[in-house]
Amino acid sequence: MPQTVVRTSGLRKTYGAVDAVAGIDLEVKEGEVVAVLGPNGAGKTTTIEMLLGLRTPTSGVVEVFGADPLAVRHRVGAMLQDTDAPESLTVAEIVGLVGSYYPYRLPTPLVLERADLVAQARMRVTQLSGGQRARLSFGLAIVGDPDLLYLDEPTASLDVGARRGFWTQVSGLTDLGKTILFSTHNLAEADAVAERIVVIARGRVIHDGTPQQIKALVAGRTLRLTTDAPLSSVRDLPGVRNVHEADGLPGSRPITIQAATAEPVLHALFASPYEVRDLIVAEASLEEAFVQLTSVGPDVAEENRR
Ligand SMILES: Nc1ncnc2c1ncn2[C@@H]1O[C@H](COP(=O)(O)OP(=O)(O)OP(=O)(O)O)[C@@H](O)[C@H]1O
Repeated sequence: MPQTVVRTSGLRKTYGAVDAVAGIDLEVKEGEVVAVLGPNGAGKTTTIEMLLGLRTPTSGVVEVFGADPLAVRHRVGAMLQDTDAPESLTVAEIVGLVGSYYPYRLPTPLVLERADLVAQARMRVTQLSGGQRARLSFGLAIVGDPDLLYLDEPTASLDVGARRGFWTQVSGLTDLGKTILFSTHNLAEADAVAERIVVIARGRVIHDGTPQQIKALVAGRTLRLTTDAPLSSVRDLPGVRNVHEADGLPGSRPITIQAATAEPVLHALFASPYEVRDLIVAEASLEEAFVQLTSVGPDVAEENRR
C-alpha cells in the first residue's frame, strides 16, 4: 500500500470576509503526480502554502508524511511563484547555500544540470531572465532531494522549449518515486503530465479524478463552425448544452457548440436556412470540462464572501 504523503481534512483559511480555502479534504499517496486546477483566486496557492507550513490554517487538519508540515520540511521541496534569493550571490552559490540547509543534498553541478542553468552558474540573480529565475526556483526546490515536491504554476514564465525540458526533468523525479503536487492554468499540461487532477473553485474541491474522468463529465462532442444562425436558435437544437460565439462579430462568425452527440445538431443545422462552413467535430477537451465545472454565477461567488 503506498504511504499517504499529504492529508488535509476540513482545511480552511479565512482572510477577513474571504474564505480563501473553505474546507478542503485531500489525500495524496506516495508517487502520485497531482495537478491542482482552478480559476484565479480559487485558493490553490493558499492551500500549497498551508501544506508547506507557511500559513496557519484557520481550522482543519493538515498533515505531511503523517506529521506537522514544519516537522518534515527537510523532505519537501517547493517552487513558489515568488522566490527571493540573495542578489549578491551567483546561481551556483545560492544552490550551494540552500543545499547546506538540508541533511542530504544533491551536488550543485547536478542541480544546475537538472534546472538547465549550467551556462548561468556564475551569473547573479539580478542578471537572470524571468524563465531563468523560474528554473533557479526549481533548482532550489530539488537541491534537498525531496520526497515531495510542490510546484506552484511552475511553467508560467517558461517558453515552449524550456517547458518541455522542465517536464522531462520532473518525469525523471517521478520515475524515482517522488510525489509531485503542482498547480497550473495550462490545461494541456495538466492533461499530459498528471495522473490525477484536483479541481478547486471558491476554496473547495469540486472534482477529483483522472483527466479522462474529468473529460467524461462533459462527455459529448464539440462542434466548431462558422454560421450566421442566431445564438438562440442554435441553443434550441437537439442535444445542445452550450454555445459560445466570438464576441460582437456581425453576420457569419465562428461559434463553438457543446452537444451530447454531433449528428442531430448537424442534421438540424444543415436543414436550416443558415450558412454553415468550416466545420470541425471533436471530443470534449479538458478545457471544456474545466470551464463547465468552474463556471459560476455571481450570486454563488458572493456566498463565499460573508
Ligand atoms: N494575504 C492575503 N490577504 C487577503 N486575502 C488573500 C491573501 N492571500 C490570498 N488572498 C485571497 O484568497 C483567495 C485565494 O487566493 P489564492 O492566491 O490562494 O488563489 P489561487 O487559486 O492561487 O489564484 P491564482 O490562480 O490567481 O494564483 C483570493 O480571493 C485572494 O484574494
